[in-house]
Amino acid sequence: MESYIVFGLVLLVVVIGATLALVAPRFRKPPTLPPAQKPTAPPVKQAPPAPTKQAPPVPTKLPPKKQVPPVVEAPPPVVEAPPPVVEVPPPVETPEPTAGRLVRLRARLSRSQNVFGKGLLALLSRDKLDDDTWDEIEETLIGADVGVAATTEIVGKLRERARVHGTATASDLRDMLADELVAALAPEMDRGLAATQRDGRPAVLLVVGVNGAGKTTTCGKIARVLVADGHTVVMGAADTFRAAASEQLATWGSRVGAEVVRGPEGADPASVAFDAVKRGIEAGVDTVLIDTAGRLQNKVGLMDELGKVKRVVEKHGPVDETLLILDATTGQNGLEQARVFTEVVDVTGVVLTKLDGTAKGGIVIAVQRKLGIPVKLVGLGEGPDDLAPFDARQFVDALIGTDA
Ligand SMILES: Nc1nc2c(ncn2[C@@H]2O[C@H](COP(=O)(O)OP(=O)(O)OP(=O)(O)O)[C@@H](O)[C@H]2O)c(=O)[nH]1
Repeated sequence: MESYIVFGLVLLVVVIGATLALVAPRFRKPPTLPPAQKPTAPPVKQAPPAPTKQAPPVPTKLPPKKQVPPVVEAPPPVVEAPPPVVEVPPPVETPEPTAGRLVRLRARLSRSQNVFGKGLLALLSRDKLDDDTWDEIEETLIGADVGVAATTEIVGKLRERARVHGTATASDLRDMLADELVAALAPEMDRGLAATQRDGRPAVLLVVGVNGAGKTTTCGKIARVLVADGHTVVMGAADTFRAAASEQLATWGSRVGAEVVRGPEGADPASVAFDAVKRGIEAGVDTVLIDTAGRLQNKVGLMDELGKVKRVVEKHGPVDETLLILDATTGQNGLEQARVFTEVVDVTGVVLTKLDGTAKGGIVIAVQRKLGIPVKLVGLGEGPDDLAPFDARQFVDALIGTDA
């Protein structure tokens, strides 16, 4: 019996033990894991890149918005092209006739008129022409750049005539003075320009002078004088020293329909001059007018350049006229420059510019006497036709007035 009880107890214990063994785990606390192994932080196994699996081939029929259009470069904005620039040549002008220009421009001599017309005539109108008055007359003429020698001669003759006349009125004296001034201007000198063809070849005119004298401007004005007188003209821009000079000449030429032969800046002046004459011959014009450079520091340089221009041009034939441009406002100093030019080239005529800007109109007399070369044209302003053929009588009348 006892053994049954023991057996029963043992069985009971076994059953209980087994039951506990089965049930206990359910109530057991979950094991505490070390933080790193917290289940919350699952090993950061890179989340598999979203469907790394090859994306299925894009169905060819994708909705149009998803299709990436090929990058097409946007065309540049349409800029409206400016209308083509059409160079309209300036209308060809008709220069004013040359006859009567000096008379028309006589008022431009107003500064010199004050000296001659007012100053001298006031002196000659004095009741008594004594030595002091004659001295004053002399001083006035010298002050007007007539030059000492010419003044002495003019006053000497006038004084003698007044003495012989005995009772000369102011009007008589004014006429006598006019005569003496005209005589001093050597009215017999030929002042015509050699501007017509010779042996079927154009006349060649060289224009020389220092820069600033108004050389290029005067060259343009001479072309107008020639055109006004019915000549056809080609100009050569052989002043290649100053870039603007050839541009300036081209403008003058285009205004009167005269062709201008130019070379590149700094070109050999002689070659431009040669080409101009060649062109003039081809075109069959009456005159070829050549502007030369004057910015030469010494006589040797001047000789070299002008000498070469002349030599090269003369391969076509002789130069017919060499005009020296002189600034009237430079007075006696200008005469020194002038002399250098006459030693270098055979100057056949003088153009006296800027007579409107001086009270010393007597320079015309001094120039002619000192150089023995006629003044052929005078510049009386900046206008294109403010260049007049010189005439001794008209000039003197303009200076001292024709009325008593
Ligand atoms: N008042 C007046 N001005 C003149 C006359 N002739 C020329 N001029 C002026 O003188 C200035 C110089 O003229 P340019 O022809 O450029 O002189 P230039 O320096 O001898 O010419 P380049 O030798 O080419 O340099 C210009 O402003 C002309 O308008 C004139 O008779 N009267």
